[in-house]
Amino acid sequence: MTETTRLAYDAVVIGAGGAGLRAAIEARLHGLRTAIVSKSLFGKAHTVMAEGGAAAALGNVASDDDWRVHFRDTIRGGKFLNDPRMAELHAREAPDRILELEYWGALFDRTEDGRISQRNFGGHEYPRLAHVGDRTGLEMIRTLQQRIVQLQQADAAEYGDPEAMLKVHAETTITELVTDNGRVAGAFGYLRDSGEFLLLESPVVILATGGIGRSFEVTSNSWEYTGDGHALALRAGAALINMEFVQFHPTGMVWPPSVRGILVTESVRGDGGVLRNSAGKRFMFDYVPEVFRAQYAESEEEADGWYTDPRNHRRPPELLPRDEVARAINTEVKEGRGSPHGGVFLDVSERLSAEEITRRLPSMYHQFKELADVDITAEPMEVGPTCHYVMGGVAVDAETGAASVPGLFAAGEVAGGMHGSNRLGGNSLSDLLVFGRRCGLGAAAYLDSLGADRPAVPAAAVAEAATAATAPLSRSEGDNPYLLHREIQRTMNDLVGIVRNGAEIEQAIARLEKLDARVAGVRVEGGRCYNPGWHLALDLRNMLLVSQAVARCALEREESRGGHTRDDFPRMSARWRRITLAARLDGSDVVVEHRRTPPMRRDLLALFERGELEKYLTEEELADGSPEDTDEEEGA
Ligand SMILES: Cc1cc2nc3c(=O)[nH]c(=O)nc-3n(C[C@H](O)[C@H](O)[C@H](O)COP(=O)(O)OP(=O)(O)OC[C@H]3O[C@@H](n4cnc5c(N)ncnc54)[C@H](O)[C@@H]3O)c2cc1C
Repeated sequence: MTETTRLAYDAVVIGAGGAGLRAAIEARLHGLRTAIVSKSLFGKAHTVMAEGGAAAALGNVASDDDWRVHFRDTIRGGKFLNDPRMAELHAREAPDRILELEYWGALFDRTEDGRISQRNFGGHEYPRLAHVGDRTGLEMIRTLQQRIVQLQQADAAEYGDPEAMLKVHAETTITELVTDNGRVAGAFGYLRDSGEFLLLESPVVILATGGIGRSFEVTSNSWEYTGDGHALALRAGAALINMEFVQFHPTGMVWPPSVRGILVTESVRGDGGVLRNSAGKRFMFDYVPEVFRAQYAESEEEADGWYTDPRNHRRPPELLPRDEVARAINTEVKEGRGSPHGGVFLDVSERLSAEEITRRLPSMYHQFKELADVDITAEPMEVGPTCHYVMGGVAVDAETGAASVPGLFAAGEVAGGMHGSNRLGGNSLSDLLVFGRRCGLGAAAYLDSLGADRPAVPAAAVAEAATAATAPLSRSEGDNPYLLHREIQRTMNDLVGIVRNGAEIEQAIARLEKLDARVAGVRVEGGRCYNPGWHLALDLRNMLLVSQAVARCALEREESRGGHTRDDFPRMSARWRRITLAARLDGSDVVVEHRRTPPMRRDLLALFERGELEKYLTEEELADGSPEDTDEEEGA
């Protein structure tokens, strides 16, 4: 039997991105002895890669902006499937969280009168994204880490040990959650360099593990986004909601092949970039859907006027929500009007000078120069859709981030509900801060409620987790994990990608089922000491489980909405809006339940014109004036 180091905490936060760090800070501020666990190096999380900014209705650039407008934009972007309470809390609290970050040392770009500058982004009515050039996530993580070091210095002074209250376990991967009679009791994992095992005993686990993008072949996500938190939650007994909604960002690099999928920030379009097809046509005017027609320009002249005079012009269609732009690009390429390498052209040099481009979009300038030998100050980029973000995640209580399993919490990309069927750009960074903090508070309240009645780690659980982790190393035969990974990625990309249909999703489900036994029998050579093949083998079962959840929910939802497009059910249905799909594990099978989409309070509903509500709500709901009083959930 292999040795396992055991450590005890009040709270374990899995993930060191924006959500995890903000949750850990709050937990520590409330007196919880807290561990932060990160699969990658400390400081290397998705959040670091965020370019465009964090959305918050500060009203610094457009004084008419306030939380209500932000709420409305978020609900429109999510096509009315969002948990309205989460969207409300997010819109109300985001400005305070950004100001708090500034107070902790974040150096945002400034307006001429010295306030935090805000930029335009798709789906946001006003310039709303607080940013630091196109490196906002880096500044966010730098600031949160600095705050953690500050707290550790205070602990060093008080307890003689900087890690007395807040300890970071970097390059440590959690493979199992441990429960005791249904309550969270801890987390089990391994150190990536040595392969040693670690058991973190804790009555609270906060999942902040980010997304699932590595299950798709073309993605902006980096190696660690294998859906671990989603899978850990499922296996612990929690439900995942909205898993059919996967966001394909419209603009990833398409060339050269080695960089396919790497993100081209939406700021390029926010700062004036236009999309053209191979005939030079600015094609987005042809793709403005009925629900958005009133808010978007109908001619190039009107769209161009918006950049200098937004009060008297409607927005350019390049700034439609991401799902709309991604589908439009997909259609242009499919119908033969794409660029030489299977994308379309994105040109910002038409509007901005070379000096402005290198100042406002420095990372993009270097990315294209170094990776593709394209000078974006003088020539267009070639771009196409890339799997970017998952709207689906752990079903949580809006106020506290608590999942249905006692002691389990989730925040950030791993949590579901906030973004409905489609997330607006910039809304993730602010989501991390708002709900990261709320999770820390929720965890502190839960711990108080436990008193001395803390769960204990069952003796057999550790041995079982260790045996499961070492199994791929001890087999004499089995598939290579890299080949299995490729099969999962191809299946998801080709059959459950940007445009789906029932027959293809069924094929995907059949293929994933066949992969089940092969993934369970995967074989890896070598030992536990830094062995990437072994790490991937352990990630595979998470990717497979999450892919099954995505595919099963995608098959169940017979409509098109946000990040879920079915060409056999191309329309959005008011009946389906009332249904939120929840995936659960029944034995080893993923099952899908219908839940009622949380109703919106009357005062929030009143923020929308009736004409707009008619596009989303059922006649019954409209007649009522509020969906609150409509029937309970519809049957499957
Ligand atoms: C290129 C790019 C640009 C983006 N730009 C923007 C933007 O401008 N604005 C915006 O709002 N959003 C943006 N997004 C989205 C946003 O960055 C992410 O949704 C967000 O950062 C997710 O934060 P998180 O805290 O939930 O998780 P992450 O920042 O993804 O962090 C997850 C953490 O969990 C750890 N982890 C995962 N699994 C395990 C495990 N099993 N054990 C231990 N640790 C684990 C990882 O190592 C990491 O530390 C962008 C995303 C990308 C990829």
